Amino acid sequence: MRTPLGRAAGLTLAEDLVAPTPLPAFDTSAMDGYAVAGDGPWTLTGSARPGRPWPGERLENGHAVEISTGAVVPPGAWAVLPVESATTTDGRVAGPVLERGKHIRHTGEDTPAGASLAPAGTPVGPALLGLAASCGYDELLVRRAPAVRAIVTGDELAQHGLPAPGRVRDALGPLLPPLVAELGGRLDDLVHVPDEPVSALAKAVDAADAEVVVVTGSTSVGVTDGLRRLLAERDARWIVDSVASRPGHPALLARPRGGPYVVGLPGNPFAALTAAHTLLGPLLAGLSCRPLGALPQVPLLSRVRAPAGRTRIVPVVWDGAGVRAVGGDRPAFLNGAALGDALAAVPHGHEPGEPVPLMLLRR
Ligand SMILES: Nc1nc2c(c(=O)[nH]1)N[C@H]1C(S)=C(S)[C@@H](COP(=O)(O)OP(=O)(O)OC[C@H]3O[C@@H](n4cnc5c(N)ncnc54)[C@H](O)[C@@H]3O)O[C@H]1N2
Ligand code: MOO
Repeated sequence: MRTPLGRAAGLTLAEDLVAPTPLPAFDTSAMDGYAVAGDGPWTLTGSARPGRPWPGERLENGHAVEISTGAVVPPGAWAVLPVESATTTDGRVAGPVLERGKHIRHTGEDTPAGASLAPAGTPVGPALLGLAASCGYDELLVRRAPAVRAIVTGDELAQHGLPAPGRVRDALGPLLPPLVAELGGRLDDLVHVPDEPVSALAKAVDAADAEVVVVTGSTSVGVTDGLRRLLAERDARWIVDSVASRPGHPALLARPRGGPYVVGLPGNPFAALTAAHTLLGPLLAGLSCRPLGALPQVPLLSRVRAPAGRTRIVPVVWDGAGVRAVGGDRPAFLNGAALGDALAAVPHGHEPGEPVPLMLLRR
């Protein structure tokens, strides 16, 4: 779809962003000073201000015009002499002779017309919007963010204030909308459903008019955890059935026949966050045709033990040449993730200083 620049942030380019004109589009002064031709001193013959075309005449050798940063450089100019290096007396400018082209941004120096500046699949961020505007675009051809419905399950969840005994505050309701947006989706609606009756979850999943349904809680094997049973009843195709990670092992991805993708995030909040980054993020990227780049590999300076056969996921902060574990990363506790710069995937047998893949967190 074609979308005005003001509404394209966070979406994905559906075609290459191509420069329709060279950039800069004209020879531009990079300094406030004097455009000079030939060897100095120079006779001052006029001025060039930004936003106006140059009237046309060529600057003769021995002549100079006062020029502002961003103004069109007159043809014939050899260089721009910064005002700090110039002395002016009686309509004459003196200063060092600069190498040809100094302080001139030449037409097409940043990019020639027709060059591809960003491939289809690039997420539209602030810099890309600015680049598109610099090129003269008013709108972009983008892919719609996949529509997501979130279903937060749990009879024990409270929505406000200090919870009563036996109840816990819903941490995932507030966490999911910005997280889904950060991972490239559009959360159209978020509903809370009780564990009992189990038909409530089925109703909420079946009612979803979305490409992706995220269910939190209910991923385990307890009597109140109905998601796996529901998916079996719906003859779902399993794409991921549990993950060899800690936390987050009950996470799942499946697709009931003719239905949306269902992502099951474990109820423990930090486990849910890690599963969202490892399962939901890649799914949304695929649905938006965003290529998944290789994860950055950075030395983890702390000692973090992962159980045999499992990848441990821990929040980390930048620390000079590497990252350090923050702590506060038990499955139900979001303290480390709230302070972390990234999630690190730590394999069994990792030694301090060895690189680990990182998933970046936005704060
Ligand atoms: N027999 C087994 N039991 C469990 C296993 C297992 O392998 N075998 N895995 C454990 C792990 S690990 C996790 S994680 C949980 C996943 O359980 P569910 O996804 O079914 O989630 P719940 O049982 O509903 O809740 C687990 C835990 O998280 C709290 N919770 C749930 N939703 C929220 C929320 N929105 N905000 C805050 N806290 C939430 C809930 O109160 C529970 O304490 O299963 C283990 N059991
Ligand atoms: O693996 Mo659970 O997902 O530890 O919290």
